Amino acid sequence: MAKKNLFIVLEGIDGSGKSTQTKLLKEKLAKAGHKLYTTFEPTDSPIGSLIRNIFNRRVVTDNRAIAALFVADRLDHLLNPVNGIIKKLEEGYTVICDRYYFSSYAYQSEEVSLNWLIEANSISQNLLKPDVNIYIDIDPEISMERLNKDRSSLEIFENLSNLQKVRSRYQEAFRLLEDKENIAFVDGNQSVEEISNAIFDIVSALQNNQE
Ligand SMILES: Nc1ncnc2c1ncn2[C@@H]1O[C@H](COP(=O)(O)OP(=O)(O)OP(=O)(O)O)[C@@H](O)[C@H]1O
Ligand SMILES: Cc1cn([C@H]2C[C@H](O)[C@@H](COP(=O)(O)O)O2)c(=O)[nH]c1=O
Repeated sequence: MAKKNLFIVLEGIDGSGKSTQTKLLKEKLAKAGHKLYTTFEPTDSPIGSLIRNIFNRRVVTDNRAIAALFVADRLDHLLNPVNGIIKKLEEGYTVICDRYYFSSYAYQSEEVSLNWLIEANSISQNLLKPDVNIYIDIDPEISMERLNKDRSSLEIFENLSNLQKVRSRYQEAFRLLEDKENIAFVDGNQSVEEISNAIFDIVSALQNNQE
């Protein structure tokens, strides 16, 4: 039977290991016969590039404008006629996305209300809910250690006290939306291989349920 293609989202605070795990999951799913497309937010579109310039401190704006830019970046990410996620799914790709709307709920809800963020992202939610949101849960002190080792400069959200707040806001958003979203939790303090196996088990179970 043909594999059903999936939309899989990886979430977590900065340095939780999303990029590492995206790459490993892509390899494993490709071996299992999936056609794979990996992507990320903020995107590399003009809207996503503007967001990255704000995070690199090259452009200055207000946090409410950043929240709105993410709404626009996500809609383009979904609907772009050339390389949008919806098009990729229609073409039979399994799509793995590094961050999606739960990132906005966790990162932007200090300055903008969570209810506003959920409402502002409702078009994306209605267009495409992830088959699963996989949250890599890591101690912010460990992720900061990794980022300090890995990066020559840090972005505006990448400091310990902010990552602690972001982690608790993720938890708040998951509690609020647990009946509406498929959310799976993975312990991000484990080795790369253990995390990769846990994620693959979650995705395999999903695949088996849908066959
Ligand atoms: N389980 C792990 N144990 C130890 N180090 C890890 C683990 N997973 C990832 N790393 C390392 O931690 C650093 C951050 O990992 P990675 O870039 O995958 O995180 P990320 O969540 O994508 O980060 P960001 O959100 O900031 O882009 C990298 O140097 C990576 O090699
Ligand atoms: C999608 C999304 C992302 N962010 C923030 C979170 C990170 O600090 C940066 C860049 O992401 P990366 O994974 O480290 O490359 O973007 C955000 O604030 N809101 C969002 O919706």
